[in-house]
Amino acid sequence: MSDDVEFSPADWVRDQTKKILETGTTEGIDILGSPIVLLTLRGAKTGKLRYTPVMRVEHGGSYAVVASKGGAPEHPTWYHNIKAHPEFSLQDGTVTKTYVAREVDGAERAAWWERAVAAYPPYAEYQEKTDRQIPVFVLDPK
Ligand SMILES: C[C@H](OP(=O)(O)OC[C@@H](O)[C@@H](O)[C@@H](O)Cn1c2nc(=O)[nH]c(=O)c-2cc2ccc(O)cc21)C(=O)N[C@@H](CCC(=O)N[C@@H](CCC(=O)O)C(=O)O)C(=O)O
Repeated sequence: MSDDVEFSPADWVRDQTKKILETGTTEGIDILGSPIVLLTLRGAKTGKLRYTPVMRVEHGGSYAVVASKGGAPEHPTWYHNIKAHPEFSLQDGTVTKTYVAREVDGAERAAWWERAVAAYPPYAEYQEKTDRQIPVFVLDPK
């Protein structure tokens, strides 16, 4: 019996997720012209599977996932989901693979932060907006 996967309670996020599932690809679905990828994360407390779209930041077969939440003072809830269950699937285009996430800091974080801002410039404004350091996870193929 396959786990049913929960959608975001946020309408605009749910709508983009449903479009990816209906069309079978993340192609053509974007935020301000920047592409997105679809994570399927397991809840840290409930264990439920949850669709979580994020911006696409890819380099050499690995991805960065940026827990920005628009520069809000607190991390997105899904930050805790990745910390608790770091192995999960990522869909990019029509391809879905399993990755293992690790939170990065120092020079590695700086290199990925640069790639993230290049892929989606508003990340720089989000970091200006909050004094929490926006977490960056690197996802390596399993
Ligand atoms: C509102 C809350 O959202 P959140 O997890 O804080 O995440 C907020 C947003 O970051 C999330 O909606 C992202 O998908 C928004 N988002 C991006 N968010 C980002 O932070 N970064 C991005 O790059 C990003 C890109 C993006 C692209 C397209 C799109 O449609 C959305 C995008 C939420 O979904 N809550 C659910 C799930 C809560 C949950 O995960 N519960 C866990 C427990 C977690 C815990 O331990 O506290 C569980 O089930 O166990 C609920 O209340 O039912």
